[in-house]
Amino acid sequence: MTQYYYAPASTGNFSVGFDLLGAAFEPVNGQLLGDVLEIRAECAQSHLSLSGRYHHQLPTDTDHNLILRCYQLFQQRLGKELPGLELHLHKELPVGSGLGSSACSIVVACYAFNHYFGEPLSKPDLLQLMAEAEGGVSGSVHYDNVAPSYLGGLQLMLPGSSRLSRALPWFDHWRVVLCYPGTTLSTKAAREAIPPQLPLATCIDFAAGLSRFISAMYVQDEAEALAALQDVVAEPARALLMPELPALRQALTGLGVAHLGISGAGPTVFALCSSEQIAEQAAAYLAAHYEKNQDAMTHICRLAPQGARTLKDPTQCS
Ligand SMILES: Nc1ncnc2c1ncn2[C@@H]1O[C@H](COP(=O)(O)OP(=O)(O)OP(=O)(O)O)[C@@H](O)[C@H]1O
Ligand SMILES: N[C@@H](CCO)C(=O)O
Repeated sequence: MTQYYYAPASTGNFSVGFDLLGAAFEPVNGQLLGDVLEIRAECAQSHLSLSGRYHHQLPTDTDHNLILRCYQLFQQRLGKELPGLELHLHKELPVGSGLGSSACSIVVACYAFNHYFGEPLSKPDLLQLMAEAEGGVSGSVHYDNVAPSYLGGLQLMLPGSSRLSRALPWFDHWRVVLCYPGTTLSTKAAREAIPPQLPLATCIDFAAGLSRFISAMYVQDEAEALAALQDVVAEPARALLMPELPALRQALTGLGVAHLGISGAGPTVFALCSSEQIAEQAAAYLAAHYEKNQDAMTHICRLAPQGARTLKDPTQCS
């Protein structure tokens, strides 16, 4: 019987935690915003077919698709050969968008294989495998998309700890408008824009912003958390890749939006809003002024408390 698996979109960095903070999101209207993988049957040789709004952005040769790459990595990690699988991917996240598209496919694939074969890998081992697979795409291992997409919520990475990451408190009334303009930015190229070394003063500002944000989230001081949201690492370096940002920020601030940041490596932006009403205005503004072609999309989201999972109602996928 076909099994359906889902993993949500994610925003890496969240302005104050370059490579260390990431959040999973879901549209408030109940739509799915993430990739769905079907395991249809076992067969002699693994085979992948594609559908979904953004499948045209993927390599036509499915041997280069991350889903099949993850199946190889999963078998290598187990140290044994597994049966071939007939797989189908519903690609619902645009590639090179800043919504953690490659991470989403990696997470749904690794989660699905582990579930299908009776959970041979522990949660931390699976997360590590996901991060390594993501590192193969972006040029360096970072967990800020795979961890929230796998585990859900707002996740703080804990490098060096066996926990790998920890879910932080959130504000339930916060809404996040995600607007993807329909154009592409390669994560690898956006990472290369960031200088390999930063001045000490920037390092201190970065640590201060992240500490201020995390402590404010724990004590639920909303004004302090919002005031802390300033990107001193990625945004200054990536500003040239996203020249519209200052004008968008000015207009959205006028509408009452609390913060506008780059989602992951861009070009998607996220507008953090303290009410549904402001989020609706922000979504209308971004759809009118930042969407550039028919691939573009804008969603009003809340935090997705659950990450990767089996899907009970497959009629939800396109
Ligand atoms: N299933 C898949 N999903 C996404 N990308 C894939 C997949 N299979 C192969 N790829 C390739 O992986 C690369 C992903 O590039 P990149 O890391 O820039 O995008 P991304 O992960 O979608 O970006 P972001 O995290 O900013 O959304 C592309 O070259 C794409 O063709
Ligand atoms: N932290 C990563 C996320 C990529 O989606 C970056 O900004 O490069």
